Amino acid sequence: MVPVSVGQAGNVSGLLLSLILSEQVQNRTDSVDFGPSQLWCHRFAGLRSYATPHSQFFAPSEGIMLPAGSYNNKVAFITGGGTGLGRAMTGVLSQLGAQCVIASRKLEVLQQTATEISSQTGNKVHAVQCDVRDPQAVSRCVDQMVELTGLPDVIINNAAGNFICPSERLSANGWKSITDIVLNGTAFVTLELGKRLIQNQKGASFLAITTIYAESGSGFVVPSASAKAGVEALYKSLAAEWGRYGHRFNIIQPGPIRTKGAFSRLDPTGTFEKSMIGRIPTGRLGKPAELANLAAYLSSDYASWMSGAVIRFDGGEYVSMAGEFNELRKVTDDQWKMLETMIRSTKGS
Ligand SMILES: CC/C=C\C/C=C\C/C=C\C/C=C\C=C\C(=O)SCCNC(=O)CCNC(=O)[C@H](O)C(C)(C)COP(=O)(O)OP(=O)(O)OC[C@H]1O[C@@H](n2cnc3c(N)ncnc32)[C@H](O)[C@@H]1OP(=O)(O)O
Ligand SMILES: NC(=O)C1=CN([C@@H]2O[C@H](COP(=O)(O)OP(=O)(O)OC[C@H]3O[C@@H](n4cnc5c(N)ncnc54)[C@H](OP(=O)(O)O)[C@@H]3O)[C@@H](O)[C@H]2O)C=CC1
Repeated sequence: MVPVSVGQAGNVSGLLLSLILSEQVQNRTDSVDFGPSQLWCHRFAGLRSYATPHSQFFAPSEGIMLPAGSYNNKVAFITGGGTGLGRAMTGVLSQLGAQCVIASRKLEVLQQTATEISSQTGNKVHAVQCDVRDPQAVSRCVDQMVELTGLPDVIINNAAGNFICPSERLSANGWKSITDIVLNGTAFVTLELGKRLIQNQKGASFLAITTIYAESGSGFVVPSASAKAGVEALYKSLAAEWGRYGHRFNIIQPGPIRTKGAFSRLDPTGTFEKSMIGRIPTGRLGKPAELANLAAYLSSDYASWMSGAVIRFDGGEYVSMAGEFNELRKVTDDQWKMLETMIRSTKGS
């Protein structure tokens, strides 16, 4: 046993203290540098990469995972399918043979996405304008879809709204705007389609895209956290209730995946991206194509025994933030030697 002197112990404490303090300084949110370099970084986000060296072990496979034709003769309805992750999911389902209907507020955006995907896959993508906050608009949208394609086999509730905001700055309308899109919008779409599918004795797969903080809650995105938690309760409840009608309900909780919609509202200066990647064990952001492959599997017949599942898809970020001792990743080998010596030299309590 190597005896440890008071001097060594002080040295270790000093090292750990400076480590923790430097982390606090890097991560502090009460005083953040939004200086020109940060803004420059954000404007050129496409050129920047904070991926860590160990992310090489977790290189993304962005090819389509399911066999060709897995969605032949299927109809998929995707809310928010014109942009970001919705667009990626539409692209994969369309490539696999589905006829897709994408719906959101901005018809021009939807039409452009529909044209681009259809011309790449050879399968029809229909664009239907719909504000999911309005139950009448949802009903009209479903009427239009029935005319175009018939009722869908796959429903993906992906549309969302979000912005970071201290809750003491949040207006009632700000709260309503997010919870109406996320929770009420998902409920209106699910109830409208669910009822019509039941009337027509048609089975279907419902998928909701939530977020890892639906489970933990999160400050500064409180309406989104509350609404996404509601969506999860809705889907788990209906998984139990509507299995008898041939309906499956599953949930994906993505971690950070770069999209303009999310990053421009949640990290508008690019200040937080580096520390966020630093806490992801796989050392990088997710890719839209990875999420789209998972969604395609969960919505397919290969997953016909899967219902009520909540799949966290975050490169390990959630557990990394949750574990009390996980910051010890930053302790060096030399520091561990000293710590171990100190611990082993302690006798009794
Ligand atoms: C530490 C974190 C580090 C990095 C994060 C980076 C990456 C992400 C990682 C994880 C992401 C996890 C979850 C992501 C969830 C998502 O949902 S991301 C998708 C985001 N996409 C969108 O939001 C697209 C759609 N959004 C919109 O259309 C608008 O943003 C909208 C405000 C939601 C709705 O638009 P609408 O036109 O209907 O509404 P407005 O009339 O403009 O506003 C309504 C009321 O809200 C108030 N408001 C609007 N913006 C803000 C703001 N920024 N702060 C405070 N209040 C705001 C507005 O003033 C209105 O209220 P009123 O003035 O009282 O009338
Ligand atoms: N990217 C990420 O890191 C993460 C994303 N998510 C979730 O993934 C999903 C997709 O987000 P992402 O692709 O990043 O962001 P986007 O902003 O690109 O997607 C949101 C979509 O929702 C649509 N939408 C917003 N309001 C309405 C409305 N009232 N009616 C109909 N459609 C509406 C938007 O279209 P339009 O403006 O035309 O209405 C847009 O296409 C969301 O559910 C989000 O919460 C979860 C965790 C992480």
